[in-house]
Amino acid sequence: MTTPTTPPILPRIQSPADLHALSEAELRQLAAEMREELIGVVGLRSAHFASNLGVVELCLALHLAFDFSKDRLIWDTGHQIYPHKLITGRAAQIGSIRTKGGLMGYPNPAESPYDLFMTGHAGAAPSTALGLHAGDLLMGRPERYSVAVIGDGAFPSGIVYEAMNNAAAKPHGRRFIIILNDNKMSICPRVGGIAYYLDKARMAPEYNRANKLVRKLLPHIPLVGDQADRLLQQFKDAVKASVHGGMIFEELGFKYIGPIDGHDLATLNSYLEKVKAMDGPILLHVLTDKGRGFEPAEKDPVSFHAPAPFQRCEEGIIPLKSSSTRAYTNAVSDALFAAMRRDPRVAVLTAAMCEGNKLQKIRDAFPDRFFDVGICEAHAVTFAAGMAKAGARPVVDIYSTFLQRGYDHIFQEVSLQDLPVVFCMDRAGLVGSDGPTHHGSYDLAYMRVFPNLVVMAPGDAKDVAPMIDWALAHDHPVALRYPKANLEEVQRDPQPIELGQAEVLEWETDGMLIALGAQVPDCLRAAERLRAEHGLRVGVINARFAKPLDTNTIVKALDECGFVLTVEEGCLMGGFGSAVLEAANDAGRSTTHLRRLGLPDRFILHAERDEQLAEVGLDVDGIVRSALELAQHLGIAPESTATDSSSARSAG
Ligand SMILES: Cc1ncc(C[n+]2csc(CCOP(=O)(O)OP(=O)(O)O)c2C)c(N)n1
Ligand SMILES: CC(=O)[C@@H](O)[C@H](O)COP(=O)(O)O
Ligand SMILES: [Mg+2]
Repeated sequence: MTTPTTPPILPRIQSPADLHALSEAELRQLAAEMREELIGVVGLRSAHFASNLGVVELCLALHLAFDFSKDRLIWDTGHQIYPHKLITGRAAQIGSIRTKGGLMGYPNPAESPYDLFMTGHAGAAPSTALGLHAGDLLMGRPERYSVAVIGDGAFPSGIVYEAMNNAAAKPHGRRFIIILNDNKMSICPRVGGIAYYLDKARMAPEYNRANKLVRKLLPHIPLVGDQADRLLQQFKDAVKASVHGGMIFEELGFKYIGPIDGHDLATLNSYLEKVKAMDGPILLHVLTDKGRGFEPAEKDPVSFHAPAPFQRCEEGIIPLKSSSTRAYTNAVSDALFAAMRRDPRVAVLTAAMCEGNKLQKIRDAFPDRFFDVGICEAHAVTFAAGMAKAGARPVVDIYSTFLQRGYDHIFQEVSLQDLPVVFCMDRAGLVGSDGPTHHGSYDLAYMRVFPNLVVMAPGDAKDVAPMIDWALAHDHPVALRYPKANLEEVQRDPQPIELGQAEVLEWETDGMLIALGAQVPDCLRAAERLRAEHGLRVGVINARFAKPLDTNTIVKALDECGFVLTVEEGCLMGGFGSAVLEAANDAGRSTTHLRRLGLPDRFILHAERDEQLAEVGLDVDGIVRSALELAQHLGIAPESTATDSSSARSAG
């Protein structure tokens, strides 16, 4: 990477309009400065990195060719939005990205009119951009272009083809442009038939060159044996590739252009100008390098997708933070690995999140039973249903937020057929700096409505493997949720997992905390504080199941305890606490002494996970506060102790 020697340009770029005054050399300098800023960000904290390095030139070229104060630009997923933020008036704040109160790591319309949608899920950009164009036509703004930039990893998502199908029905596809940013990578190397096809299209220019050469040379070379076979095969491949390049897209009604070099500003500019003059829909295939301009990231784009913070040094990088703690994700992966060794029917599916779900060991040890289906969550669920019907034991290992993409298939192909598919719903609850697009807030509410489906959550480390084993032995669908958090262990001899059975950890009668999932250890700490600081004897139940509920234990708590507080890291509406309320109502019990603690009916912005938990009252302080307020309200604790709690604030 070159270090600029002339006065910096980036601070002068207050809006994309300022780019037009720059010479080609100045634009190149700006690109280098932008990359320096990106490196600065990962020196501070974990952030999306390699994808951002890869789109610097593309971002500049797009803002030069279009006027996105009027035209429309949607970056698919949005994790590669940093260069766009840098040139749309937010360069000075880039150091705050992904922190509480700072810039969001994804597009955010609250930050800038250049960010049209808040996004973080992959694949939706073409549909959104097409909708914008249709809306603009309807509202009398036919001159506006609509541009979707989508990566090759996201490109196989089914919704992309739904958009393309619709775009071919003109006129709303007329000024609609899809830029396919092909860097040969998803988070890990992209997989599947579309990847093969893009590889072929990628090769077309080279084959074209080879084709020409072969045509020129053939008549002059006396060829025999292997040599002749090889050259003839090359010739055939050349013809095939030159015909194939982008043909699928043409057949779908798109004008396919490319592939072109996505790091050459002049090439990008000239193609974008051409594309603007054409009648769409258009697919411009752009080749970029993930990690471009920073050698370690170019060499290892997987590790540099969203690396832990690091600083540069002569040898490459120095990691600034090493994490040695084990997370729920690791424990689940280990338990799955053990189950796969025992049972040849067990298969593990991921929708392009092998690294995030820590499945590398499984991928390498069991290549025949590991399926990366790409960013195609709906397919993953349905494919798992097919496998289960055939007798296998598929596990869909998936982030809670991304499983939302497969919702209808959970209903129709899994629950309705009562098939033994196991859903490992990772990142359930608050995820920290990714923010509202990635929180796993809704799975309890959206999963517990389905007949046949069991919904459970480990209360600590000791619950994880037994729950996985139990789920795999159960002949019906099971969903298991766990957060993006380090494991904790409650010192006890855990009771075995039994369908719909909670585990009573401490039975006390002033109050009862019924926790579902990883808040169990915090509830024990809160109970301890309530006793030590406020003289309240409060018990704790590890609920384990959101469905079926342990109704007997819940009703007993309602009957015997002064108050009952449910605790869950999921949306309050329709979640575990709601299920407890329903159970109480069904059992004819009063619920005046029952309260629910969970995620409120609003989006929780990006921040550290601990900050988010504190914000919604799901940390120890918050649990103590909620329990105390309830106890005081019911006259179980004297009012005067209300202010004793150092943290007394109103609970989420
Ligand atoms: C629906 C959905 N599934 C999974 C993800 C996780 N994810 C984020 S970026 C990414 C890779 C995207 O690859 P690509 O679109 O090619 O972008 P690149 O990072 O290569 O620029 C994945 C799998 C997501 N954001 N949304
Ligand atoms: C952009 C995207 O969706 C992923 O890169 C996501 O940020 C990964 O989150 P984790 O860091 O929790 O794996
Ligand atoms: Mg990619």
